[in-house]
Amino acid sequence: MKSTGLNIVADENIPALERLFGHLGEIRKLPGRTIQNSDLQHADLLLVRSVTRVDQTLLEDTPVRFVGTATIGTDHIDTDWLKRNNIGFSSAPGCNADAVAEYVISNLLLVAGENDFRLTDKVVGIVGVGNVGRRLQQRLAKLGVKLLLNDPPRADAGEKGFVALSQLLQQADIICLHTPLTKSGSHPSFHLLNEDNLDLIKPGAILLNAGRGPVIDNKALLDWHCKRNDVTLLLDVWEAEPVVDAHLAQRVRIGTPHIAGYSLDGKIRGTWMLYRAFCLQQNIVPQIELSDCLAEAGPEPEVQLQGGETLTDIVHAIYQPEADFKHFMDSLVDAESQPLAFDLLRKNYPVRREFVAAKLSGAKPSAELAEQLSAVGFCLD
Ligand SMILES: NC(=O)c1ccc[n+]([C@@H]2O[C@H](COP(=O)([O-])OP(=O)(O)OC[C@H]3O[C@@H](n4cnc5c(N)ncnc54)[C@H](O)[C@@H]3O)[C@@H](O)[C@H]2O)c1
Ligand SMILES: O=C(O)[C@H](O)[C@H](O)COP(=O)(O)O
Repeated sequence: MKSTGLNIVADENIPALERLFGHLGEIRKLPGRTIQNSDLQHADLLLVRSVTRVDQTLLEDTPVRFVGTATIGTDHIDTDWLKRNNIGFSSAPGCNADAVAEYVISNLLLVAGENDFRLTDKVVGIVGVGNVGRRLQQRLAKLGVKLLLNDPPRADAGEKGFVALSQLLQQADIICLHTPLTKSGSHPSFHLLNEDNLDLIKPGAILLNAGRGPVIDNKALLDWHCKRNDVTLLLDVWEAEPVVDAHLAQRVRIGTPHIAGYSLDGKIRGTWMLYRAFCLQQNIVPQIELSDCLAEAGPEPEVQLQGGETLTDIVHAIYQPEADFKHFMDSLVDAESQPLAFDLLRKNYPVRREFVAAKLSGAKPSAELAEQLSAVGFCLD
């Protein structure tokens, strides 16, 4: 493959494309859901997000030699086929893990405030303790929250400290799902929560899914929740995206259109990881640093402390899920346009920065608050 003058086809929703790939060739941007084989007849390089199914049908008889997905998840990619056909591949592991952890913390603080409990009085169960789950684990542990962890692949590898899913479902007050979507292997996650085990969940628990929609059998969840509305549902992902089951959506406390990982920092990091992987594969010296791209991402959010703020106030000054929830619920009103509206909410998602980018000024936080802020990822100088 040539090192310059490449033909690049890319999902139009990948940020910093020109900045990172512009010097390597010509970029043709297309809506991710419609990229098809005929679009790739002259493409050397294909850059996608999670909505493009990358398989034999898409790539056969095209000159594509490298595929990058600017996402953590890879369930939309037939990686075996790519390997068999000697096509280079990179995903962006961990790119938006901080964003998801922050989404979760923000949601949990919202529900805690509404129901007058402290996270430190609850047991949080994390299912899938990889890049996302680990960051959540670290932040919650630093806050002093008790944790239960479930990750059979890591347990199989001899790591300690995990419990069975059934134990976690029975004992956790808050359950957070962060597994990849898999349908084969030793521990498939498809319909991991289903009609056989949903009832193990404690009365009054909170169930959050920011992994992939089909990890919960959504039909079973809807039926079960009609009898168990004591459980608070927080759903960022849906089984048949972009189609959302409106009946299920009506039952959630917070529902969002698969944006848990949508910090600008996380998205740009994803593009940059592909750039770096591609350069490495092609023996090209990368010319652009992640920090260059982030510096151009726009102003860092400022939070002027007056004194007396709580952790929740400051977290919600950076990310409050309520606005996303409102737009999401509005998008359900017309069933016919709902799938398109789901995609548009994602395409036009407002700039959201990670906690680490926030500039805190004004009144000095108490030592206790400073510790909590630093635990969840704020940078205090
Ligand atoms: N909602 C969003 O915006 C968003 C953003 C980022 C990632 N995701 C999803 O979250 C998933 C997890 O991301 P990650 O970066 O932590 O991935 P990762 O690969 O780093 O970690 C996944 C962890 O899940 C574990 N796991 C696999 N199968 C399991 C099972 N059946 N039960 C319990 N644990 C299991 C793995 O051993 C691993 O430790 C991604 O694959 C992606 O689908 C969603
Ligand atoms: O897998 C991921 O990284 C996330 O689910 C990511 O937020 C997906 O975003 P999309 O590619 O659908 O824009």
